[in-house]
Amino acid sequence: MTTFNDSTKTFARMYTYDTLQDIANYLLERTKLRPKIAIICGTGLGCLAEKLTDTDVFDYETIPNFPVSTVEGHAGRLIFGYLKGIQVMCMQGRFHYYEGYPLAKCSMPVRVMKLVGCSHLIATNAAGGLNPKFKVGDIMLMKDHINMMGFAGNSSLQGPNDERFGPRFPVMTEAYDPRLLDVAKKIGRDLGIENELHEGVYTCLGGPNFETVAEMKMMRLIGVDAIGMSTVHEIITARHCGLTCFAFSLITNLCVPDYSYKDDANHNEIVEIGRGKEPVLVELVQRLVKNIHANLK
Ligand SMILES: O=P(O)(O)O[C@@H]1C[C@H](O)[C@@H](CO)O1
Ligand code: HPA
Repeated sequence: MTTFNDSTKTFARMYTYDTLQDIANYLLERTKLRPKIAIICGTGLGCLAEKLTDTDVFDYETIPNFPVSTVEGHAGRLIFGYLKGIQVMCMQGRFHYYEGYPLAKCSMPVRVMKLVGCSHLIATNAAGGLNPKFKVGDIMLMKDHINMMGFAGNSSLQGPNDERFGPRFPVMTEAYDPRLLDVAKKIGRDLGIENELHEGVYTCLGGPNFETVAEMKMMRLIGVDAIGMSTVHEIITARHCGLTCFAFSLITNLCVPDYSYKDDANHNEIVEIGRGKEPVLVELVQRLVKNIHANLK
């Protein structure tokens, strides 16, 4: 298996189909599980992975050519296991652009999920609530995203396209599966949390700084409901290789476009909000996984 480091300029070229297939094979040779559903745990949302039983756990540093998580609140483990009896694979910790990883590297695990045999991705994140109706602790089901980093010419799909993953110019009009969105809304009603459940548009900024007031104002104007630093490039990579996607944001702080607002975002508080919402988030994801599993072809 080839190895390489972060200083490689032609990064997108290095995670070739064969290299990613090697990573998938490495995992498949070490677990008997064959999950169809993959989950990415956002900041403070690693509790989802803690619910898995009969697990095979891979620390990122033990997987050949895998990056390592450097952010507090991201454990850095790939876990295969059962969520209420259904096989899943779970990234407990993701990779962010601000950690110094190119977007292709941040999203590379999504292609590994595909090569392992997954057909569905559930991505979660912590995000700042820009929509004035949102409160801290609410959940925003992602119905769409605005690819701000893409506007600046930065994409996880940059570089040579390998048709074995997907087409050169993938469509993004139904990036977030409408059926799963409806299922999640119904689960929200069943759980009695419809008042804290919203649908909305997410955007990913490069970070690691939080937004200025002027930036928040601009993003509100263009239709953003929640601001984060992940997920968009993962979903683009996932849709490119044909995964069905569902994603939600936990609103961990408010983005208030007002110079007199003093309650600034704070990473430690963001991690804590995630931990505090564990029961409802776990229930939502478990029920969603059950529904996806029941509808697998
Ligand atoms: O991995 P996610 O998108 O959940 O992480 C968010 C964005 C930053 O990494 C961090 C800020 O506290 O949380
Ligand atoms: N902005 C960007 N990313 C975030 C935020 C925010 O306010 N909260 C959690 N992740």
